[in-house]
Amino acid sequence: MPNPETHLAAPYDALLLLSFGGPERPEDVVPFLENVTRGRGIPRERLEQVGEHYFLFGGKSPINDQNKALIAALRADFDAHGIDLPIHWGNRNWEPYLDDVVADLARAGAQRVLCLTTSAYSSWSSCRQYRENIAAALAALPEGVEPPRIDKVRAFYNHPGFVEANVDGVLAALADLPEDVRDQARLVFVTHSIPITMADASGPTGGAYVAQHLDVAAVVADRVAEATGSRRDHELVYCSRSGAPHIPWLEPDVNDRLEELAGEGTAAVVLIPVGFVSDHMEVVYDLDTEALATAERLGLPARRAASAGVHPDFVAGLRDLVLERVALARGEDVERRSLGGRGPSHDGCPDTCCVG
Ligand SMILES: CC1=C(CCC(=O)O)c2cc3nc(cc4[nH]c(cc5[nH]c(cc1n2)c(C)c5CCC(=O)O)c(CCC(=O)O)c4C)C(CCC(=O)O)=C3C
Ligand SMILES: [Fe+2]
Repeated sequence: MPNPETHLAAPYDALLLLSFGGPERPEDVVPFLENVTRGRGIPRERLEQVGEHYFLFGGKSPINDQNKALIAALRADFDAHGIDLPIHWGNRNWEPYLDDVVADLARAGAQRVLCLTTSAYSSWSSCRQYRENIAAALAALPEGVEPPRIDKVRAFYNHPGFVEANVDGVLAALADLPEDVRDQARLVFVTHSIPITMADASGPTGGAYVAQHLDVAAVVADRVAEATGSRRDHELVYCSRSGAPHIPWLEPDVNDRLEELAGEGTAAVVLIPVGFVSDHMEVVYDLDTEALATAERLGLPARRAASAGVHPDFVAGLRDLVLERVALARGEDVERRSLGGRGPSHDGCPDTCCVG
């Protein structure tokens, strides 16, 4: 642990990157899916399909390597700014497991840990479930080991660093489209579908998940219009629907919407995975493999914008969010940066926030 008297991120002893986790090899795929879906009522048929997505990529999800790259980029950025905060990594569904890293931190004497999740929005899946995972990891600590206090960085979907990284991704995708359709290309923002009941219950007063996505999509579309000198239509669609067929999830599905858009004579589309922070399986399978194949079949020119990943603006934005929280923990005044119409998200969630 760094010296609590002198180090620049005090009172925090460590940063914990908390993510979803993914399989590393074919033997991991079924146990990983069992971890993800335990008690969630996902039909066997859907699980077999999703297993095939992983097997198509050799049984290995890109997500773990992407998290390692993010940690390396954060380490380099922190070092360049004199921030001597150790960075640890734990996952909900695969090694390294959150429970193990929390136990290691507690045994090493960490008293206060700042947690950053690889999820930018509010909902049970993207926020509260991670908070429940943290509570469970603390509850599982062996007797006699003092539990650290773990604070979670606020939802960062509208932080300028995340926004700028997404804008750059859209600009690069537009530049890659044939010149004659570039100016008319429609901006199709994509996020993970969730059950409508979950969406309705998201955030402190409900409805936050969709409202946050619509807000950031409008900001990105404005920035792209400024940068290119042409205003393009934009909308929000969904991918990766799961669950039982009779339970309503957010729609339209990206593939269905591409059919409609092609039918309406849309010139081209850019798919923007704004709901995700890196190009993990939902992006490389659901968008690159499936949705781009749909567009191809329809003769609709389409490109997929890169997600934030390790874009330098995103990494710098995460540093800004960490320093913001450090300042708040010290009782100092600090600017809480955000773009769009909703303002910075809350730091601590009320009890009723994002209930399933
Ligand atoms: C909102 C949201 C995010 C974004 C926020 C965040 O990033 O946290 C997200 C991310 C991810 N989801 C992922 C993988 C999976 N999600 C599943 C299932 C589900 N996701 C849900 C929601 C979300 N999921 C929900 C409501 C379910 C139904 C089960 C339940 O009610 O809990 C299933 C089970 C099979 C299936 O049914 O699809 C898998 C395998 C991976 C890893 C990718 C990789 O390996 O590269 C990542 C990053
Ligand atoms: Fe998921």
